[in-house]
Amino acid sequence: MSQALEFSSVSKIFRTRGKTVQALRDVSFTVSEGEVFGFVGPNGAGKSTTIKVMLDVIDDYEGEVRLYGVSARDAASRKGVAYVPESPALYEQFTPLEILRMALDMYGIRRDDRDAWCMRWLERFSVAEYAKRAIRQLSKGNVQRVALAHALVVQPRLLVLDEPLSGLDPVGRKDVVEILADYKAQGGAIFLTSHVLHDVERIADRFGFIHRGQLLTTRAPHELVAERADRYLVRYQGGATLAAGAQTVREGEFELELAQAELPAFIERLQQDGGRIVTVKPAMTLEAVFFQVLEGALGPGAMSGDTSQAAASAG
Ligand SMILES: Nc1ncnc2c1ncn2[C@@H]1O[C@H](COP(=O)(O)OP(=O)(O)OP(=O)(O)O)[C@@H](O)[C@H]1O
Repeated sequence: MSQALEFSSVSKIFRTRGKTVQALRDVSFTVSEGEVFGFVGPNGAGKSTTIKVMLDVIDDYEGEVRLYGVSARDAASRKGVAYVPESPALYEQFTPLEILRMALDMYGIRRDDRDAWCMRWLERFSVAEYAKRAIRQLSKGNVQRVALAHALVVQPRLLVLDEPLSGLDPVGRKDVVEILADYKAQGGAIFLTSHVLHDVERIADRFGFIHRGQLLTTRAPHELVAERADRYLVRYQGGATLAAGAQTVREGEFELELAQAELPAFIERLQQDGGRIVTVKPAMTLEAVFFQVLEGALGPGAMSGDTSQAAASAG
């Protein structure tokens, strides 16, 4: 599979008023076509700097960044790349329909069904009813939806999203997760940042944990959890009498935490008793693993207090 995005040993130091901040330290990762890569880290970890480097907003860095094999320093690398910032600033006086038309013009995309195509994307993001109202009359969440429609209307090959779900209500989050999954299924690549592990877990195939400019790990969420899990949550039906310590989930269905070594014997006894397994999943949450990874890399207490790079370089 060819690489949509490739960071090789990227380092970036900001120097302002005699103060030095290392925003990125030797960061390397790749994102393949058809892959969703989630970039997670606390405030000041280096997420925005990573996006700025990939979009060539920052160009004085060390290392190499390539988009579809072309250096990020070359404007041609951004062909077919769409970006949605965390708080998108769309022209307030224009309407969503005009904004989507402008996106097509900007990307040099001509379509006979231009307005129908734009309306289709506004419909997908549930903002078609506002198609002809000025942006300034829309709520923050609806502006966010228009911005996402504006990015997808051009059918980008790489989509760069800064906190894509942050301003959305639960229905909006679910809609966007589904739309992004469709886009990915069609071969699109996504690089997205988030503070919220649960969101990343829902969308991303793999994710990177960044902290103080350092990429601590890149893994699939389930891999990371499974690697560290030696205890499992077993949900089962029937056979209630055989499991001390089981919690009732609903009538006839129970949940029990077991060590990995205890699993085979439990399953055998359950089957003998006429019960059946519903699910088996690691008892460890992604969030717990996240803190383990950080503490493992940086030592206990690394997550307490100010986690910004400025604090790190001052300390
Ligand atoms: N223009 C700049 N000049 C000086 N320091 C900067 C500049 N931009 C970012 N930094 C510093 O670089 C580090 C990384 O910042 P960055 O904005 O990339 O973090 P982030 O992960 O996006 O944070 P957040 O989640 O809060 O948006 C921080 O310590 C920040 O203060």
